[in-house]
Amino acid sequence: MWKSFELYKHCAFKQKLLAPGRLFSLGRELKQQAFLELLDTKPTRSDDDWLQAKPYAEIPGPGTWRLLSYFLPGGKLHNTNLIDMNRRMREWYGDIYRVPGLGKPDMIFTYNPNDFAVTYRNDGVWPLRTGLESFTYYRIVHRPDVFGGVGGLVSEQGKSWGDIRNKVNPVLMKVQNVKQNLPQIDEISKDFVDRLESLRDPHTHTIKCNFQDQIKMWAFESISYVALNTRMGMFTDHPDPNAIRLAKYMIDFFNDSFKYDVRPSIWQYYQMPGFKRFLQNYDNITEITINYIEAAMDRFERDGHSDNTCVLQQLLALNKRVAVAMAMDMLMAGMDTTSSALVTILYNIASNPVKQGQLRRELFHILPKANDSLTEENTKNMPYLRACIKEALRITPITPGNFRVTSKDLVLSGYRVPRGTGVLMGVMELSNSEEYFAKSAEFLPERWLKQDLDSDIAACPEARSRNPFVYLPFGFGPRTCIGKRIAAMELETLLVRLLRNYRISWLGKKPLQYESSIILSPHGDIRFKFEPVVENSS
Ligand code: HEM
Repeated sequence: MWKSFELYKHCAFKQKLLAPGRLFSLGRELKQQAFLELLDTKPTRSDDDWLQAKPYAEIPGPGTWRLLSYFLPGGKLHNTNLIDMNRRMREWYGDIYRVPGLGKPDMIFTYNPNDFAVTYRNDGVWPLRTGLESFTYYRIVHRPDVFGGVGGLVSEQGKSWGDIRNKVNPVLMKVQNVKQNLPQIDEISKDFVDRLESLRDPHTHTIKCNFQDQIKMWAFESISYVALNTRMGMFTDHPDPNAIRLAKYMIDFFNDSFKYDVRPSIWQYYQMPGFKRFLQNYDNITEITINYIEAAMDRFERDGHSDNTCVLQQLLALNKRVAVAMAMDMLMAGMDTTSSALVTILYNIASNPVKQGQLRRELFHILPKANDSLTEENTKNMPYLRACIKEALRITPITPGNFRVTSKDLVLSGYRVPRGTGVLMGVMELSNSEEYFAKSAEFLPERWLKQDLDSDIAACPEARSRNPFVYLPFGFGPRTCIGKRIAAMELETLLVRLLRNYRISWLGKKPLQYESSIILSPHGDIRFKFEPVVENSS
């Protein structure tokens, strides 16, 4: 018994909760059932599987000092990005390794799909995914006056997460509810294409500005429409100045969150000036979001009751505080993710002209005339486009690893892993491995097709893994991405418009490069060529 108790000393969760002098801990979350149970450090299992498993302490991995030495100047991992860091650690330690939490829960990195299955299947109804602690701190500790204890989906855990999620699931996940936004999302995509055309050099077919920045504005305009029922006018000559500020604050938020939530930081003990500026940035986002929501509420009241109530109206009907937190979550979680995905998908299609030609044939069926509108009806049947999206996100899932904190004692890869430990599931490594996807280096949308589409588009499902856990670009289970249907609609709409109008090729000197922060973001030399498509040709 004592021996097994020793194992639990490794549970950094407990250490964290007891750390002296910490300005903010998971104390609030302790009120929640799941975390209360985690504090009880006695093992809950005595079955054979558990008893025969190897002790937690035997999981390979660096100790605290060795880990720190890797990151110091001259260290083996100094200045490496997250992806390279994980790859090298996997080479050194194998398919499962343990990284000390340094004040956070220890983290297990696993590249074994059986571990993914065990982790997800033991998630329960309230899966734990901690991470953005600054988010929780801001809402719960710093601005209770605004949020009144509502942390929102990204930060809540346990029952309070479940209560919000149950309420907002029908609003954001129901297909019909999402699809009611299609006409406006299509308008936004048309405006984007008009904007692109105005920036396009008709001789070189290149655009005279940073494409990635433009795509971020498209993602911002689209998600703002869904979350705030407001057109920001980012592609007009005079966008709303508050919208420009909000978009900038969002970009800063993303960068700062990586600094304070992912990298080691001491803000929980001492708030340095940079962190105070980060809180100010949160305040700015909150203030502008609330102003937009209040303006929308006035509009709803003026315009009277409508049967087709929009997402924001439905969220407001639940509770104004939930609506504010959810709108902010949507803006924060739905801008960089969707824009990075769009560039990734476009890059893969642009680099594969034969597949692009096949795709365009499908798009000509959907939009015989370029200016036709996209409707629920004509977007129902786009199997090749959907396969291209899936395939690009297989090669580069925007979130290359999925994360959970275990709420039960688990056996992973033959080791005992106590509840309260972080588990990072390295899904991108598996979705790019020959073991699970034949010809894994190739862009092969056909692997996702259910049936042949044409004489020259043969379905190839045997090139796809039968294991559902090796391809999860939107996560899994009750805590899966709540915006996945919205993201899919936005991506499909703009891709139809772009590829229906232009033959697109990649001009970058190297393959598309990424920087890894909270997500993978394309960066560096991002240049495409946009040649207008001759009508009725592919
Ligand atoms: C291609 C674009 C996107 C990708 C690849 C993506 C991916 C993800 C992933 C992997 C998760 C974690 C799921 C899990 O732990 O099982 C997540 C969570 C989340 N996503 Fe997305 N996402 C995208 C777009 C969006 C959009 C447009 C929204 C806005 C509605 C959004 C809102 C959220 C929220 C609020 C969560 C937290 C859900 C919760 O904890 O209950 N995402 N996303």
